[in-house]
Amino acid sequence: MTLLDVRDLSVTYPGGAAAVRGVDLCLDAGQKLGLAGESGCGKSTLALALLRLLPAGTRITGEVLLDGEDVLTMKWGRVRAVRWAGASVVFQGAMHSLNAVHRIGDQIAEPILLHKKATPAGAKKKTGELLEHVGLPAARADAYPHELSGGQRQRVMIAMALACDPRLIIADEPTTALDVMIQAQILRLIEQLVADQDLGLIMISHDLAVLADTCDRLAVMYAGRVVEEGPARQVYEDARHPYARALSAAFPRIGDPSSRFAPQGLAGDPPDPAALPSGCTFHPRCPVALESCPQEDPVLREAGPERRAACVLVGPSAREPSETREDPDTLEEARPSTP
Ligand SMILES: Nc1ncnc2c1ncn2[C@@H]1O[C@H](COP(=O)(O)OP(=O)(O)OP(=O)(O)O)[C@@H](O)[C@H]1O
Repeated sequence: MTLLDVRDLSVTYPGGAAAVRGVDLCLDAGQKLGLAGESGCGKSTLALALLRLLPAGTRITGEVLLDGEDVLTMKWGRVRAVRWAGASVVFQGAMHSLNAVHRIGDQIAEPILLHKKATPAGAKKKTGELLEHVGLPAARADAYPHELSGGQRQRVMIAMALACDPRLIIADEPTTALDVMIQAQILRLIEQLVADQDLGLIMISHDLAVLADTCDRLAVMYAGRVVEEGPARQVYEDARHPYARALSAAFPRIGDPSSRFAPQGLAGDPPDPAALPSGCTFHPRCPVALESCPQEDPVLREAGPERRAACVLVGPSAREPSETREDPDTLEEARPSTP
């Protein structure tokens, strides 16, 4: 059953240009969607827009149907309830998100008291259960954030996100600040919770390899748009859009040690939303751009079963790559990620 249906979502910051442009996404209960792309391509803006967590004056258009109810048009009172009980967010950097002067148990209990109308005893019991659920002893409720490790704090953030039994979890780079071992533990925890409770998950990362390992589906964003979407493994291992291909090549293949020594990186940076290139916004960096790409802005089109990509070289009516512009300078050799 469809849990989240995002239609033609666009977001413009006050005084700025569109950071998200016409995004369509669908997510079923129990499904995990990874959102990938370089810094600045609009991943966080998209995630925050789903719960209207953007600065005042930000223009959001389109539809965000959560269990069939449009978050963008509902009254603020309802939005506040939906933020905990409908969908909740796990941000990166737990130290900054937790309040340093309050015990973590009180911080987890707060939304339970407020939104679940629980009694203090009921909230305390639920807090203990949540802590145990994320692998911490219930007694840690008395600790202050500085008394916990980075991994433990991220577990607390996850417990908080689960406090009001949401249907959807949005995790924005949930493991970025953690070392590799703890990162793996937190990812497994999120996966397990999603499976146990049949939740929907949107996980944001710039790391395609992590997303391919954790998620069912993958959406790759560039300049505020989704440029490729499909089953996670297929997108990671056999991307159709040149940008998704370059992004995927920048990360070592899981189980293929040879790939980690010669990843290809993309030269240049994603464009500023206020100064987007004409036509396909990726064309200035694209190694296989056609002469016509500066004039054509391709929409997402079918690129195989359950797959979509926004490139004129992809799909049933794909152009011949014969007129491809040879421009080896758009690709550069990237540094090996790990020895
Ligand atoms: N509060 C804001 N006001 C104005 N512009 C913003 C604001 N937040 C983000 N932007 C702009 O919106 C665009 C998308 O940013 P966003 O943070 O969504 O990208 P991202 O893909 O999540 O990047 P990162 O991985 O670095 O978080 C960028 O050009 C950014 O400068």
